[in-house]
Amino acid sequence: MTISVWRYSHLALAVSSFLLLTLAAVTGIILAFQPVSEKLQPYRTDNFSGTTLAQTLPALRKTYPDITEISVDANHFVLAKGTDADGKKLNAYIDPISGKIVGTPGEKNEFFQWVTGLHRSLFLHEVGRFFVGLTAFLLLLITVSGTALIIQRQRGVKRFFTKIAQDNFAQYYHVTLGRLSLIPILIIALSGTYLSLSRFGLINVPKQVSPKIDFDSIKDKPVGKPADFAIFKDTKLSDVESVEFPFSEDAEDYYTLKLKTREVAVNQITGEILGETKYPMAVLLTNLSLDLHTGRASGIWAVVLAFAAANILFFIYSGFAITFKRLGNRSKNKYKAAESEYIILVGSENGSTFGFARAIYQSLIKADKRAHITELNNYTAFPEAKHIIVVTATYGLGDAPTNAAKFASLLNKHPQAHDVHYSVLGFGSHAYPDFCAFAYEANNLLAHQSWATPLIDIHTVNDRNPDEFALWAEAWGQQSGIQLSVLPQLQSAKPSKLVNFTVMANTATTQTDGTFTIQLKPKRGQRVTSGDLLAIYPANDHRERLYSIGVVAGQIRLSVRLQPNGLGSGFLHGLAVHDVIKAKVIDNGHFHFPAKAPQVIMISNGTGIAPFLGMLSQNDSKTPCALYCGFREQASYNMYRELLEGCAAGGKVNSINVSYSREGEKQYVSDLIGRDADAIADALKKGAVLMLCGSLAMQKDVMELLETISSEKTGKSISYYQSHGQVLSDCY
Ligand SMILES: Cc1cc2nc3c(=O)[nH]c(=O)nc-3n(C[C@H](O)[C@H](O)[C@H](O)COP(=O)(O)O)c2cc1C
Repeated sequence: MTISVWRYSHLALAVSSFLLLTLAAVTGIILAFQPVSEKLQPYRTDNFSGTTLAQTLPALRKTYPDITEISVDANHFVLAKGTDADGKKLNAYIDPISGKIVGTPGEKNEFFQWVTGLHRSLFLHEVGRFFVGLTAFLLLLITVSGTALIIQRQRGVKRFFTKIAQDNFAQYYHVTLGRLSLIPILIIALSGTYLSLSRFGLINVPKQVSPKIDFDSIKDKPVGKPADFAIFKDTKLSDVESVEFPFSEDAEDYYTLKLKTREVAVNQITGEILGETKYPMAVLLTNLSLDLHTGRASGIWAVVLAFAAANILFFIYSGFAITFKRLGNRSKNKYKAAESEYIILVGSENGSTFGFARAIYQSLIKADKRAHITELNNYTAFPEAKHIIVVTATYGLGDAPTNAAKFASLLNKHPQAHDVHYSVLGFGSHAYPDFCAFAYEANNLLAHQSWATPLIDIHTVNDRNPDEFALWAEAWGQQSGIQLSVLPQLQSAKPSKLVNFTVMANTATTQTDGTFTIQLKPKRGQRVTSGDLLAIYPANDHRERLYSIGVVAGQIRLSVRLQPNGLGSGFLHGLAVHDVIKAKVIDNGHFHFPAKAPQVIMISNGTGIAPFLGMLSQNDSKTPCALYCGFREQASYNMYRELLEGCAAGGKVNSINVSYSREGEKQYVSDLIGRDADAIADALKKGAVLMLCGSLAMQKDVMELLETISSEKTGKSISYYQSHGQVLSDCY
């Protein structure tokens, strides 16, 4: 919620000021070159930095007896005024020690003067100055709201400068450059605001008053040498704004030193300080603001200001690009929600998820389906709905995007009046610890609705990977019978990168539940890990069928249930030893054996045991593993018994728990989980990883049970463990 308050403020401020801000930034960049170009003039002498008034004033007075004043500008050029030795007017840049003339002040550059006028007042006098001041203040607010957004995005002040997760170009650089130029922009905004406030008298800047001199007590003894006066020795030229020389040699005439912080009157004969006034804070702040806002005091700072002003222009561009992308992704619908059979509900903060969801929507419309796409926050009762597809990103600390924040409460408020299939597709990034947490939460919430039946298991897409998206589309299409052409280039193309696999064994038995195992030898060099998927193309067209892989003794082992008229299972069933098939291995990284888990609990039913057979047989590091597997009857388990008992003997699996649903006690795997609830909750608390593979029905049962176990015994929802990678699932 707070993210949207900051975001809307940031946007509203930017929209209301972007025209003036553009003008101020462009003129600001140009003006930053003024101090740089001035500093390039050869009027600054090498000996400036260490020079004190004791070194310069007596020397100058000797060279120019009628000198009246020297002033030091922001470029450290020393300008002398008065009359020279020949009685001519003196108005020149000089070397402060030798008095040598190094240049004469020229006319101010007209172009810079014109740009300065535009920058300060838009040539509109006081009205213009007011708007420019207001723009500086708005920039200050934009900077503050932008900082709050970065803090939220980075999850805390401490992580402010940690790595930024890669996003689209505009977004990534909006944040990256925002962090980089935050301080200079803050300084520009603050100093600009301050200068405007003082200009309009809203900050009281008192007139500078010269020190009061008691002329009656002015002494003319002891006579000292100006080069030995303490005040001259202690004052560096770089601290001086100007020095007025005494008008005559009388003791009543004195030096007036206008320094950066005070004004001092000095007796020209004794060197005594006759009077002193400190400048008020408001004057010092005005000078500091001028130094900081114009860059006049330092060429390097002037370049930093130019960089910051250029960044402001980039922020205006990238900010609008982000906003248009967000707005542009809101879809128009052909059918109303109330008349649609397919409801696509989207959770998206920055719009990219909308792009994917719209591809699904358009695909359904093309297939002549009545489909409707809207935000998750618009969830309500959908009288005609047959399918609800939730497509959502995750934000914040595993939270819902803003347009999905109300989904949980709306879901309870508006139960559907009839059965509806649902499926959830999560978009997220492994750069965040709570990967796709909100999608998991949405999936669990839906699973608890009596009217909701899962069509396929939840899928996640990391960093908008199109292949992972296509995988979901394929799975959804298979179950719904509607071919989704979400990625035409992927779908229409003939399957590519297929390689040969040789059939080494096929048990194509007459098991009563129709399951059989098939072993395939991959070509040398083929990378494959238990938990990956084997994609086969039985009809040599786009139709793809996926099977979970277990790697046992270097061979791929698939467990398959023969389906009546099953395209894939029928094809595999008919294979003979030595046959060669073309297929490809799809990396399914989210379902690999966890490398670092203190314990792994594997839960499967039926052919879902396939990846676990491989994982256990490869568990050479002997990570503690418990297997819970369910079958219809003992005969099905017997196919794996030898292998599993070998694993147990080798210490690769610590417990094997088998349930049979049609024999003996007629148990499901969830009954075994319920029996061991305490041990499972304990393991979760200690960081164990639960892996589920098998049917969606089993998954629904087990997840419901795990939710109860987890919230009652660990005090955390199961979605917490899901989003922390402690519950991995690959169900179909
Ligand atoms: C500030 C921020 C926080 C995010 N937090 C998470 C997170 O906790 N978990 C996750 O899986 N992805 C997270 N993401 C990644 C987004 O969910 C992902 O980039 C998604 O594709 C963005 O979709 P959208 O453009 O529709 O908003 C985050 C992204 C951002 C910018």
